[in-house]
Amino acid sequence: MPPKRKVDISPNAASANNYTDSAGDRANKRSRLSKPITNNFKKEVPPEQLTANNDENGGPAEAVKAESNDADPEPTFDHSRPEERSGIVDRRYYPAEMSNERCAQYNNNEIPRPIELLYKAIESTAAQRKVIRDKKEGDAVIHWFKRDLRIRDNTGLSKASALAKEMGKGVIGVWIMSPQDWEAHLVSPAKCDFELRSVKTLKMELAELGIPLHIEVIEKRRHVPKRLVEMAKGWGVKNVFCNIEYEPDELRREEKLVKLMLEEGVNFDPQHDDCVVPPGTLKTGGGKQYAVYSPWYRNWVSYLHSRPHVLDEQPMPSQNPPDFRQKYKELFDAMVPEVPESKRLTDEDKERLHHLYPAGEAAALERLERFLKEKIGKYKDTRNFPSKNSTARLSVHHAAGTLAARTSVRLARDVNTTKKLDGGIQGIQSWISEVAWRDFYRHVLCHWPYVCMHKPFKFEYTNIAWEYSDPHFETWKTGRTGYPIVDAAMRCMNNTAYMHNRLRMVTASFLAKHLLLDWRLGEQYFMLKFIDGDFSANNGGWGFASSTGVDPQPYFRVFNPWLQSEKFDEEGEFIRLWVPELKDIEGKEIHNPYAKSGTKAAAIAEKNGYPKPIVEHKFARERCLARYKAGIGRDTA
Ligand SMILES: Cc1cc2nc3c(=O)[nH]c(=O)nc-3n(C[C@H](O)[C@H](O)[C@H](O)COP(=O)(O)OP(=O)(O)OC[C@H]3O[C@@H](n4cnc5c(N)ncnc54)[C@H](O)[C@@H]3O)c2cc1C
Repeated sequence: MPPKRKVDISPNAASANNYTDSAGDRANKRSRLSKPITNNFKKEVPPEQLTANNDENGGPAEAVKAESNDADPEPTFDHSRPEERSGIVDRRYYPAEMSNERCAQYNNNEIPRPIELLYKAIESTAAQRKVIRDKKEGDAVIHWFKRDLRIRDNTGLSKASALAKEMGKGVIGVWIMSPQDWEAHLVSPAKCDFELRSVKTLKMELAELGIPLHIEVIEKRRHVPKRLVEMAKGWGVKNVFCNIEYEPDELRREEKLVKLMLEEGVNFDPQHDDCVVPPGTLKTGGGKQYAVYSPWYRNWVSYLHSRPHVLDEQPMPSQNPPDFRQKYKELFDAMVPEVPESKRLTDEDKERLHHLYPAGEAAALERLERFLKEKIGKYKDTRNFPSKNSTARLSVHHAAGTLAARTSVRLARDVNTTKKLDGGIQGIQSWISEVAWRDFYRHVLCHWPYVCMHKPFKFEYTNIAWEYSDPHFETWKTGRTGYPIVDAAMRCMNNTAYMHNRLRMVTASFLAKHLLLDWRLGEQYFMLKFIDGDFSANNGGWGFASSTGVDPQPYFRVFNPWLQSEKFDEEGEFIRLWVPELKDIEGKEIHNPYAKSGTKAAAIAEKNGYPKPIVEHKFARERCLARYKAGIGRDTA
């Protein structure tokens, strides 16, 4: 039977087949992006009013929700706020920075967290949704792919397929690209490109199972829920599955969808899948959320040892019924769209990144298997040395969901001599504990959602007087600080869209503590560059390095970039690779070529135009300690 009501794939529905911005849209977007930030906003409001209007859930501000027509409301802007002047808080998409009182209300459980609102929506509708599910009605079941671009070990897809099989029907996959979402979430061009390549392979692999992947471009993210409801109704679908994303915007969207779909008689069924252990599961002895990694990790391990089924592979989806291909022919024909203009890579970058990061789940599994065979044994001893190429380089796959963290942990456990997460081979234990950090930061995000709203976990650190010097920020971004290890790392990232973990810590610490720049500028820049950009991991890393986050290094510990360099790039191999101006310097002097004037190292560096350090280490350290101390001491309410 054909779909009950044909889904609109006309130009107005902005389908994948015809994705183009209108000339007007393009001009509009370009002018918005190219204007100096202070020109972007017209209406000014006093800071008190902005604070009072803060959207407690981090979703669009009230004005956005109140809009009845389709036009974007004029964003408000407060010039007196440095975080708005510098573009950290983009008022096109977000409300003003939240007040500390509001953060404290979250901490005191006085306002509901987005994840709690979703759970409430799921629980309060459970009985009605079960009735719909048990009726086993509808022409198909939808699985909405988001950050889970794979077929294997995919909870939502697996459940959608099982239900479809019971019904004697098939699964329709849906993938939505929202250019506005990519802008608001600072998704890098490298990551956009990787996702689209992964969608291409996903589409082909699904087609082998007779499952179509409907692809649609929806410019404005607030239109997504309504459009999904239309799709379900159009295809005569009564059950829609997806896996949960844990950022506030996404949790609120899913909460809305549970209710919206139910109004139309559809069961929307979001699943835990992205974390190995679902957020909120692990509590301290006092029933609280952990804010320190080590005890959390011990609990994570014992939880999984006592419930080994949590790590089991989710069943593969079944083959769709034979008549599905004919019935939904137009869905099989959907094209993968082009990347929006603002997120496009140059041909040269594309070629390089395609070579470095083959996309799709087959590539992810191959890489994981090779890592488990060849490298994991030595991981504990080698993981901190950037030039050893000893880590898994799987973060890109974990971030896009071409590989489930659960799969990584299970397969690593299975090659351990103990067949457990602890004991046995040290490299394996150590690697599993790194993958667990990913879960930890997601658990933190769910419990303290304001970390996703431009606030530090330690919100009492808000009053540190950060710098906003453009020239300093520019030298950091382009790798011209005069600190070779920092510059090598930044240039590596600019070229490969990836940076080794040790260097992420060193460069982040340098920005926040040596340059005293607002750490959120760096957080933003990393997201705009990384192919593995992941909000919670990135935010967690920046919180650690700037000492404003959960389980951070204490603020008075300031990495000495030269010592870090000597320890983790002893021979200077990594520096030589990325800072060619210094490649002829022999021995340890490469770490700090201007340490003494008149040396051969200084002469080489100078001759090749390598800059002198932009800040002096001792001065920077003392300034940092004084500034943090003063900021923490200030009234923070
Ligand atoms: C300032 C800063 C920013 C960061 N930004 C990101 C980011 O945007 N995206 C991202 O995936 N990771 C981020 N990390 C964490 C970490 O640096 C990368 O996950 C890691 O370098 C990826 O390389 P790999 O796959 O070879 O890791 P491996 O060492 O092989 O680790 C295995 C997996 O564990 C996970 N993982 C490892 N370390 C961490 C960690 N500290 N936090 C969370 N997950 C971890 C990753 O999924 C990784 O693929 C950041 C760290 C810092 C200090």
